[in-house]
Amino acid sequence: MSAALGPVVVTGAASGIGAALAARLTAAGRAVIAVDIRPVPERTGEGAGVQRSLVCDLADRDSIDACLGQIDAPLSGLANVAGLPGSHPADKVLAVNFLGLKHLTLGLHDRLGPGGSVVLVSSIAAHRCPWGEAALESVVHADWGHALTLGLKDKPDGRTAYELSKRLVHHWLPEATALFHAQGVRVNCVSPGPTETPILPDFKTSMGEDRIQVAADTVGRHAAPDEIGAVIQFLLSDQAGWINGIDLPADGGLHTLRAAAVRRTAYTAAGGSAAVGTAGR
Ligand SMILES: NC(=O)c1ccc[n+]([C@@H]2O[C@H](COP(=O)([O-])OP(=O)(O)OC[C@H]3O[C@@H](n4cnc5c(N)ncnc54)[C@H](O)[C@@H]3O)[C@@H](O)[C@H]2O)c1
Repeated sequence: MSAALGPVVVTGAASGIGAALAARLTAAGRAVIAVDIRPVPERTGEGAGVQRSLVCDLADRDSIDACLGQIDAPLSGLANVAGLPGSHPADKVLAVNFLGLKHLTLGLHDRLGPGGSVVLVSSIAAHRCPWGEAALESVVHADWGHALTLGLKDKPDGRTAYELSKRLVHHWLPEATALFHAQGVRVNCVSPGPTETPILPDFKTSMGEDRIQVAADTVGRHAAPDEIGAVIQFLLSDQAGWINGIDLPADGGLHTLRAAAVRRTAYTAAGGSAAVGTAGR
């Protein structure tokens, strides 16, 4: 990749998935610019740490603009990992998880060149958002202030705002892909299922302990942050050079396993055998 010499911007690098990703990238010899509301240890000498830590509030346009002023071209990648759970106020959740992500990504558009890669982090929770295409479209195309007004018009609680914010990331993906495609940069999305990070207790509060437990019961456990970091690292790499414009659910098979269970239950209720793997033999 021609942009390979440039650093990768990683938002949310102070904790959880973003920290795991930053550690992976630096271990692989790639320079990382951390963007987070909290400072991230910078590398000194041969030690661990990111090349540069920029403290930025992704809920605040001015803070993002000030941060953009400190990032030089060329970059080889951008991973938008930072996020707030639904235990926070709805306006902050919408701002950090979608508006700030979009503003930063568009602001770095001209600093990524051919061979570059952008990853947006959403969530499997996006699919619980009931908003229709037209309503999503109106928010995605609005400026920051208007988008916030539209997103808050039904007075969503934090959880509803979280699901909407993540759905908006999915909805924006095609437009972002087309925009960056023109300059040879790929854009993909990663949607994690429950992952063992400091955010998980907040999810248990805002989404319900039962829902999170069902996920662990179905799959066997929650993801480790490094497992999600590995997926993002792959999408940032040349190995993923022909993958563009997709949402990759990283849920350990949760969605498919639950669908299989529902299908099996329906088959049994209809008088079929409950045995797995015997159909058609
Ligand atoms: N952990 C999960 O179960 C899970 C599941 C699905 C999706 N996700 C998504 O993965 C991403 C990473 O989450 P995580 O689990 O690593 O959580 P985390 O809390 O460990 O990390 C989130 C990071 O975002 C940063 N951040 C929060 N508000 C910010 C702001 N205003 N400005 C700048 N940075 C800010 C935090 O400082 C932190 O470093 C989030 O987008 C989250 O929605 C997580």
